[in-house]
Amino acid sequence: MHIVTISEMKTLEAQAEQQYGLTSPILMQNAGKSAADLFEANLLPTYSLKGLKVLFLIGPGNNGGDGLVMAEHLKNAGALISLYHWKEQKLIVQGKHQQDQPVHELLTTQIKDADYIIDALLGTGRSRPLPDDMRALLALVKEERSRRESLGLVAIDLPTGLNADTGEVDPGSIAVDTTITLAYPKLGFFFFPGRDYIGDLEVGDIGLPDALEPSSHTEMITGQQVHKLLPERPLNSNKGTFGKVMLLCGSLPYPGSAFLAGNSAARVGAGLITLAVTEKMLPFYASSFHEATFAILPEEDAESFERAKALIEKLEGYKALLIGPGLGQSANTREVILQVLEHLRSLPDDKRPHLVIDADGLNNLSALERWWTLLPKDTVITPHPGEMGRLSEGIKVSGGNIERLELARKKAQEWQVNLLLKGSCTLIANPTGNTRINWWGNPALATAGTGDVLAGMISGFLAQGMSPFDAASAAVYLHTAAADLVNEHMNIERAGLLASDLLPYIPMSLVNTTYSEL
Ligand SMILES: NC(=O)C1=CN([C@@H]2O[C@H](COP(=O)(O)OP(=O)(O)OC[C@H]3O[C@@H](n4cnc5c(N)ncnc54)[C@H](OP(=O)(O)O)[C@@H]3O)[C@@H](O)[C@H]2O)[C@@H](O)CC1
Ligand SMILES: Nc1ncnc2c1ncn2[C@@H]1O[C@H](COP(=O)(O)OP(=O)(O)O)[C@@H](O)[C@H]1O
Ligand SMILES: [K+]
Repeated sequence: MHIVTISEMKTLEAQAEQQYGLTSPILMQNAGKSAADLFEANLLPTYSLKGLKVLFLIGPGNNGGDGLVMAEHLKNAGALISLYHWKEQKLIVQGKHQQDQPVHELLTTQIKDADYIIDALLGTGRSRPLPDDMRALLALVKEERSRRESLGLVAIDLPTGLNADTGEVDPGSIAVDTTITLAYPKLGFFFFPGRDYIGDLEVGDIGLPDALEPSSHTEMITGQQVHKLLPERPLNSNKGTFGKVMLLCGSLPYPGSAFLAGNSAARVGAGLITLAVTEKMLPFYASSFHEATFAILPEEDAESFERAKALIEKLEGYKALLIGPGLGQSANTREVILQVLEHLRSLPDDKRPHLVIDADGLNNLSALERWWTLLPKDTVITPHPGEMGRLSEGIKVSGGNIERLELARKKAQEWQVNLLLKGSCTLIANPTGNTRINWWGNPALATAGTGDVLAGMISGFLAQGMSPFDAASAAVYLHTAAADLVNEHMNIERAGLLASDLLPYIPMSLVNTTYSEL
């Protein structure tokens, strides 16, 4: 699904009017109806609209207009509607204009009485900091919510005061439970602090014709998209059908990495996993990962030439090669990587395994000038912000703010790689400038080893013939889906997940179509 900026959204709206006669009032009718439908769908089956007290905060522009249309639909379905027109300071309760008492007292009563408050104050047209009286109004709502958790908060298009392009927020903005955004998610939703204000994201249909495509090169990864990308599993298949993955991962201080990554590659369906390990390490892996096969390498103090040669000799027939998780850093290991890269570059496209470089693979490379010129075509690299900083001449890389987007786009083109920049909303940029962002965050994933799982999943998808950009996108989405499944099945929330807990839930994430509508 496209992600749009404010100006891309405005262009679409202008095109809708010019080319299809879809004027702003028509789109607004569609927007309000769609928001009402989504709101009702979310209530069911626990609550119904009959008798539900809903207070709308109405702003002076089209966002307020959307709110009025939505309110009318909810009223017709039996909800008890109050409208507060912020600019006019006018309160209407169930159709009656309230004039007997000072409006602020009446409004406070309405806020205390509401089951839901709908923020239809400002949307994409916010052009300056929020005025004091609007901040004060939102503060009242926030205060009530902190007193009464059952009060539901819903924003139309976006929470008021959030910058839809950058994710910056006004000090008066309040976090909502659900944002019903219109037509497409806005770029600022995917970056902090804005991300924390959105709550559950719903996308309303405003009736734009399918032929009107946004010019945006940024997409939100959706479940529907991922499930279409997943490799087919024909009945007439064998392990050779689903590709072999070789892993150059793990070392004495970090043995678990190769296990986690290799296991994850198998869990997304790759046909055969081979760990390239030294004899010293073999007993550990052989006893913990029964399904793996092994390429035995000389010990780490052997000549780099010998180590690289042993791996290269075994590589024929492999569809994917993962280098890096837990590998350790040393001049010798760097030399091994360089020789393997040289070999890969010398192979024709159809004979070359797809390459993923993660963690210490990247750390070893970042010590070299113009390291990216050493990579074979179509490489996937998967840095976290710290590794990204090391790869980019030591600059500080944000874990979640908007600057990471431009950086990732620029570097994917400059380095000609598929660049997966980790974070809560992980993003993937390809060499042609297309970007995909994962909406789903799960702080339970913030624990050692989960990155190894992700790298393994990407490699497993590559072995099955997915393109690098698709393999990375699918893996990122399913990685968070698997984490959510762990939370659900282990009855945990935001902490306590072990990276190895993800492993049995990866196959479940592949079939779980109910994970999300989006
Ligand atoms: N157009 C379409 O086809 C569709 C649009 N859609 C909907 O429209 C929304 C965008 O509508 P919009 O452009 O009217 O902007 P909106 O966010 O309502 O605010 C503008 C108003 O607020 C005012 N204002 C600005 N900043 C302010 C501030 N800090 N503090 C106080 N006031 C401020 C500004 O007045 P000003 O004082 O600047 O003259 C103006 O009156 C979009 O988010 C979506 O919900 C959907 O219906 C789908 C079709
Ligand atoms: N709050 C979060 N929400 C979603 N994903 C997260 C969050 N924190 C961490 N992750 C994910 O967990 C993984 C951690 O990877 P990484 O930092 O490389 O760890 P390690 O190298 O220890 O495996 C990344 O895929 C990252 O996107
Ligand atoms: K709003």
